[in-house]
Amino acid sequence: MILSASNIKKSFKSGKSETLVLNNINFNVEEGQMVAIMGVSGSGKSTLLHILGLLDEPDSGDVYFSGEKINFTDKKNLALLRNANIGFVFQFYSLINELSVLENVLLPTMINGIIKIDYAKELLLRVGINQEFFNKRSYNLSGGEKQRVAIARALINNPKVIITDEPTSNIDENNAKLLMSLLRDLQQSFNTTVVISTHSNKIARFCDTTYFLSEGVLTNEDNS
Ligand SMILES: Nc1ncnc2c1ncn2[C@@H]1O[C@H](COP(=O)(O)OP(=O)(O)OP(=O)(O)O)[C@@H](O)[C@H]1O
Repeated sequence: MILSASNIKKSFKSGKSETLVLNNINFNVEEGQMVAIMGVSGSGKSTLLHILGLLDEPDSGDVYFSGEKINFTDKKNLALLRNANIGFVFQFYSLINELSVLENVLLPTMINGIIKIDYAKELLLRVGINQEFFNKRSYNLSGGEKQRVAIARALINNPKVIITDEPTSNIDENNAKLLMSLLRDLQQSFNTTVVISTHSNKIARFCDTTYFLSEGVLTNEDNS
């Protein structure tokens, strides 16, 4: 099992009230699988993805990466673990507008100091971004193109897992399907594990398993 979580609880306090968002969640994904987490707005998908992506600590419960229990208090080690093993693609592209397309893809490599320019170019071509875009500032790109650059950036350190939060919600249906086919294709050729949150059944159908998050409880369904 590449990534698993057991008995995860997470609540948020606002003033005197406290909302329990995740109530004893259990989650498993095997290496090379693509899984969807579905749920209505506010059901806690992003909260769960932040925990699975080792960005946030649960109130209780454990997360395991490659069988190893995560120690959320060791922030330095957590950051290294994330940088080496997890790629992120978020809803609002999260590209840095002032940087070029190529520089955006290279960003995660700046942390470990191994700047892989040729590999970045190869990945950009692989996600369908042509050479003429490489040195353009990323704000010139369309939503779908930005998402493809974000995927190339997520892949640059050869992560074992890609965590993607509603990657298709700001692009039209046709581009959303193209993006999912691309993710599926990349996941199969790199044997990457992909965890994706979505509101859409159509998007979830591209995945091997679909989890449903509702009222803090997670259930799952095999899509084969
Ligand atoms: N940092 C926070 N502080 C307080 N409340 C939060 C915080 N993060 C999330 N919440 C609350 O937790 C609940 C779940 O939010 P979350 O963003 O995880 O849902 P979601 O399913 O991803 O929603 P969407 O589909 O709209 O992105 C919401 O009620 C939200 O307001």
